[in-house]
Amino acid sequence: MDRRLTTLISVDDAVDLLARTLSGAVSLEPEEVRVLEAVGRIIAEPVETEIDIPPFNRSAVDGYAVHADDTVNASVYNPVELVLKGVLTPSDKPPSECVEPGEAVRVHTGSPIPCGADAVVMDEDVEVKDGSIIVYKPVSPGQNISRRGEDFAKGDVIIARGTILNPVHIGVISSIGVDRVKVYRRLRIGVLTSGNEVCEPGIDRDCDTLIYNSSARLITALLRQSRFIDVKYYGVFPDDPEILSDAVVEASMENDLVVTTGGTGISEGDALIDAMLNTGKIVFRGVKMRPGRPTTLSLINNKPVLHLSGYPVAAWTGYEAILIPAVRKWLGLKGLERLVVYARLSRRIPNTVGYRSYIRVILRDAGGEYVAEPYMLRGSGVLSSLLKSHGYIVVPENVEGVEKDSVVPVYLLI
Ligand SMILES: Nc1nc2c(c(=O)[nH]1)N[C@H]1C(S)=C(S)[C@@H](COP(=O)(O)OP(=O)(O)OC[C@H]3O[C@@H](n4cnc5c(N)ncnc54)[C@H](O)[C@@H]3O)O[C@H]1N2
Ligand code: MOO
Repeated sequence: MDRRLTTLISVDDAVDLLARTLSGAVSLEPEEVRVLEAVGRIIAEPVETEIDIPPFNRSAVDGYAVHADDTVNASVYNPVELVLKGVLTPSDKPPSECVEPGEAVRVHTGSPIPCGADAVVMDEDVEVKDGSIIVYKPVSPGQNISRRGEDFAKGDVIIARGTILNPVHIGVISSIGVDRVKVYRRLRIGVLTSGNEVCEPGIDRDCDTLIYNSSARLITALLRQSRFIDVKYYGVFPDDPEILSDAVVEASMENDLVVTTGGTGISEGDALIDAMLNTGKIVFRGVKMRPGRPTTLSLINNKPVLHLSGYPVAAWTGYEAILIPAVRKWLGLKGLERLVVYARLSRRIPNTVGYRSYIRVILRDAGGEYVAEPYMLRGSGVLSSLLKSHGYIVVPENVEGVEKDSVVPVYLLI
């Protein structure tokens, strides 16, 4: 293997190889955490409920539990009188004595429904009169009752393994009375960039090149959005194979995966690949995608090192098209999918057959449909193209282009 880009592989193969490399190199042991600390983490085993939710038939409103049959003809002109037989609050157990026809029991929102009753008349449709109620409106069987187990039934798997827990999951797990869950330990990713000309904002005071590190910081920030990842940021290193080898070795010892940006090109200044050729092993060199063609995977100390382009948009594409799909595949993740909308293309997008292209688009609402305006067909270094676009489309490798007016899926970035 040399540093030239002569053996490019498909995006799917790159995702597969990274997923397999991660699976061979990294073991994410489960750990137990409190549910409130688990948001954003990956659940390591399915969560099953041992109780029905709601745990009993309960009133959905403040009112009176009755036999629905008794109220069939109730109206303002033909009120129905029922005998009031006591009160049940949400903390009461349902009494053994059942409600008989002609009777009603006062219930609050959340109170258990006593046996015999099959509906609840709301307060608003009732008048109370010495020991009885006057009902002005009929209720049908089941009305205003939340049935036992209608939310979750005992034995249901309510959360599948691999789910990235969002706040709703936290609520759902809490609703079944569980406070400790097994989640995978955080994935540790180290990020660094190479480039003699690249300055670190805030650290390199005299940056005469005016090339500030955006790529590695963009990738760091993207990864930090995921709470199941611990990101360690190492900053900028010069294009020196020895210094770079040392930096990547150190990062690989402290992390499960190292992500680098820059130095993936083929010139003699691109020292990172030389460093990997000297110290590690190249798994793949180059991917048939645009942007991000020189994306490379190597192994150092048996740890995967993903090399993304120095151009920020190409680095972003490597994250979006390879890194995240590979992590999802490896861990069987549920979550992190982009929302898709369909839009009509405002103009033709050309493509080189064999390459999968990721094209940023601006969406316009054209009254009942979206129109997607491709934004910058080229321009891996133009970060404003990511700033301004609402999403991207993926042009498959087997086509020479996508015609104007085609309706295409747009993966939303907002
Ligand atoms: N003859 C060829 N030249 C190039 C090819 C090719 O196939 N043949 N591939 C092109 C492609 S595609 C890409 S992408 C780039 C890959 O370049 P590198 O990954 O080596 O990136 P650098 O050369 O280090 O930098 C490219 C560009 O981005 C600036 N840069 C670098 N790091 C950062 C950073 N952390 N933050 C912001 N900007 C950064 C750097 O100054 C350069 O301007 O190669 C093409 N060439
Ligand atoms: O494909 Mo490069 O990645 O031009 O930007």
